[in-house]
Amino acid sequence: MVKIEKRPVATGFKGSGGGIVPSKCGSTQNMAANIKVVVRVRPLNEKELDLNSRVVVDVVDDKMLVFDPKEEIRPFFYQGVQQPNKNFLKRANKELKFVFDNVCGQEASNKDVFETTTKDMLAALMEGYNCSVFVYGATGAGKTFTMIGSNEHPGITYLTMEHLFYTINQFEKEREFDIGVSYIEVYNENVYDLLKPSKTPLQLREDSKYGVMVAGLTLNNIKTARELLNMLENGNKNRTQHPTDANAESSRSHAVFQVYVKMRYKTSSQLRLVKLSMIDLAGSERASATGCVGERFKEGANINKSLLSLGNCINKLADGSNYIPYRDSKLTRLLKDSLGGNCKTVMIANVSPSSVSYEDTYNTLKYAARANKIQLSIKKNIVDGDMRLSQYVKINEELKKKVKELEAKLSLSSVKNVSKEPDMVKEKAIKEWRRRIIDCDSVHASLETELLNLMSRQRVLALRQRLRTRAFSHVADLAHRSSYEAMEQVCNEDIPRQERAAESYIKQTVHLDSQIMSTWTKWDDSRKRLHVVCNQAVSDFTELADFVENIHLKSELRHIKARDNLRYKLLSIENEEINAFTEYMSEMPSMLKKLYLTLKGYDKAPPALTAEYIEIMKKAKLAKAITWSDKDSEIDSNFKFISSLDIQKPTTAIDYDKKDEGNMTIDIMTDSDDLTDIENREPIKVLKRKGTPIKLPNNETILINDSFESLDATRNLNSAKKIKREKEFDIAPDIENYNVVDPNDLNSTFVLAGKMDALRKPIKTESKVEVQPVKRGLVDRTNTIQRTINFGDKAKLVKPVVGKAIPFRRPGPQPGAPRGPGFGSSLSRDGTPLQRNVQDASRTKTNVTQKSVGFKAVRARERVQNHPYSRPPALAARK
Ligand SMILES: Nc1ncnc2c1ncn2[C@@H]1O[C@H](COP(=O)(O)OP(=O)(O)OP(=O)(O)O)[C@@H](O)[C@H]1O
Repeated sequence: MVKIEKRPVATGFKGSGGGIVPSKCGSTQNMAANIKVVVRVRPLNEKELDLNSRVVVDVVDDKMLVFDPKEEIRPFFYQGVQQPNKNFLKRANKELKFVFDNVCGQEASNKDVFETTTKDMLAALMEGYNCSVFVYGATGAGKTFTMIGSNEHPGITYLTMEHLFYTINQFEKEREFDIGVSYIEVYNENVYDLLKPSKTPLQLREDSKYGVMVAGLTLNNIKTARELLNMLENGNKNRTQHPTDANAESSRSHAVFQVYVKMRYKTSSQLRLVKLSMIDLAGSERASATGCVGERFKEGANINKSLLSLGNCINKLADGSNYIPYRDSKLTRLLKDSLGGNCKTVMIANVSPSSVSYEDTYNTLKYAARANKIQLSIKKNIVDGDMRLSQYVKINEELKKKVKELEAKLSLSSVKNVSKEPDMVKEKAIKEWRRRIIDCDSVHASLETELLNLMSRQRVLALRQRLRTRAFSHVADLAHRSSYEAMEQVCNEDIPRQERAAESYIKQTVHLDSQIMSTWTKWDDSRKRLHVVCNQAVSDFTELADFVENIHLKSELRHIKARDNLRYKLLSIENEEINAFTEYMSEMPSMLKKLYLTLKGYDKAPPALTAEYIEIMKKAKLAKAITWSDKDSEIDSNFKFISSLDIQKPTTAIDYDKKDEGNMTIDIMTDSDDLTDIENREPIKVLKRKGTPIKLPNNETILINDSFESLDATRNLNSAKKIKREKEFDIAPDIENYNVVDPNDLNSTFVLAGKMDALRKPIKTESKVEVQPVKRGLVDRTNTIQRTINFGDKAKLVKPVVGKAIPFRRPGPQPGAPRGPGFGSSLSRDGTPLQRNVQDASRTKTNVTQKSVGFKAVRARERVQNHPYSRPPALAARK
């Protein structure tokens, strides 16, 4: 390592004294010939891809690019319909053509850039020219990537040094070499040593003998390019970087890497010193792009100040001016001998191709074009109006010459390449669009499949619950019509089971709904993204319309398949159900026949029963015939929901607890105030808030305690809860009448569990004789809970509660009395209608508690006696 303490290090060499041969000088006049401008367009980064930004730099070939090329707006058809063009208000495209010494497109590697920039320069360095490379561009445009790179993609500094060592090897026989490197940064107009970090800035000195010097700078000796890599890595760690809006690792200083090559010719002992400077400039962006304020803003201002003076120096050098304002900034002072004069200079202008960096890219290209002095534009040539006429004429001639050359080149390339190269570029772009569409579609497709699966599961679950409820109602209905024991079994076993099933159904539904909700949101995002990408792709390349159409067809196919699978599944479930039901139904008529004939055998079949029997048997026969009707039956909404699979926006799960719950309509079916008038039940519509007691016309109070919420939370499916009886039961009519149950309504009645005990309590009358009360139960139709068709609507309670008080048959004969026949509800073993026994028993009791038997009971008894099935002939005779 060569360390030069206190002694300023010369950063340029003037004069030829001291045996040092000055490096060859170019003149300011032909500076333009010495400066080579290369533009590098980096690939779009992830953010730019995500934003779906437009590519505003079109690299035509290795010398020319078009900035803000014209967009071709072609009609875009989606599913056969022309979509409106979006960009009516869009500004016109600049369509500026720039020609540079070299243009490196998005695919160019650091090696490619090295080949076109510094490789050739090394020959000049060996010949004794100072050389410098500086990379210019906005933040995030790829300057550091170009200069330093990474382990996998070493930058041009490493590649240049590697080549330098290779070149030195070639010359080793005739020359001795000594290499020293320094790495400094210019931050906020101060110079710091990156290889020997210190907070104290280094001073720039200038004298007539050594030129510009940096006092106290360390020079490091290196022998291989590998050593350099570590050194650069360490140096970079000391470089001032701050994240900006535009680049998370934005370099906020100008980094200057300098290589001093001391060559001694073995034969002549002549010493020659040359210098290679590689400068990674800080970002040239506008302050607004970085979102910087405070310290960062000041930093930005200093960066811009030095870049501005660098630009001025370049301009002046290009103009052939006698005065070059190097002293305007630290950077230009430092680079004084690396810019004009005796120096070969390469400027690499880095740009992003994305419309996101439109202004920065435009400014960089203008800056680079100024350095190159050539900008070929359809609209205008940027020419400094202050130029002296002679220079203008000269430059104009040069420009014209170059334009002609380029035109010749272009026409040649248009003959040669119009069909080839642009096609290749286009092919590449189309391929890229395809890749993007496929990526988006695969995400979308997997989300769609997941969503359709969840929705199918939801529909299957709804159907199962519907069938379960129907079956349960049927069982309850049958039990209600058969025996007290069956009824009790329904109360003790079936109802709790049904409750548990309903509760579990609700839990599963809630869970499924929330899964559907979150999957739908993701699916919708992916759908929108796919739509945008497809639209963009087709508007860029109409050739992609078929490809996009194909993607949409695939999605439709997925829907159709999912719908098909769902229908198949639903059908097979229904089919199983129908099979089971058919089997059961086919046994019914023969059983009915036996019963009827038994009755008839005992001569107990009244004509009305016979007529009804004949009617039912006719229906049974008809039921066997197949109806070939293709008339659309009215499909109920629930069925529609179950069998459809259209993706619509779900709400946030089922909304069980919304404000309308307080105003839900509840049908309360109850007796009129005359309990005997049980056949004339009218549904009463009440608008009640959950939990509000409802006073029934018969002076009973019931509490409606039913809602999805309570189902879910308290496992309290039972709804009408009797909280208060204002008076003990009267001895109600001791009758049986099941006509209150509509046998056609499968959602019909069942007796609430838990109500039986209260209703069965013996009633103490004034005479202290216990009277067996009539069993009554509140009849509930909570099983009519339905969901509405629309997946998007909130679940509604449809007829959530139907409570009605109905008289209930007593369990069996009185103690001591002969046991009943054990089947059916109204016949004793010998075929005598049970009513007769009951009536007899009640008559006995009536004798004891004649006074306590109310008028209602009397009327009810009369009704029973008048009932066609229950009037025993003996009684009729007595009458
Ligand atoms: N040609 C390229 N190929 C691949 N990635 C690139 C290329 N150019 C730049 N990048 C990536 O872009 C990002 C920004 O690049 P870089 O840091 O070099 O920008 P910069 O111009 O030096 O920014 P700043 O001035 O803020 O320091 C980095 O992650 C880099 O890896």
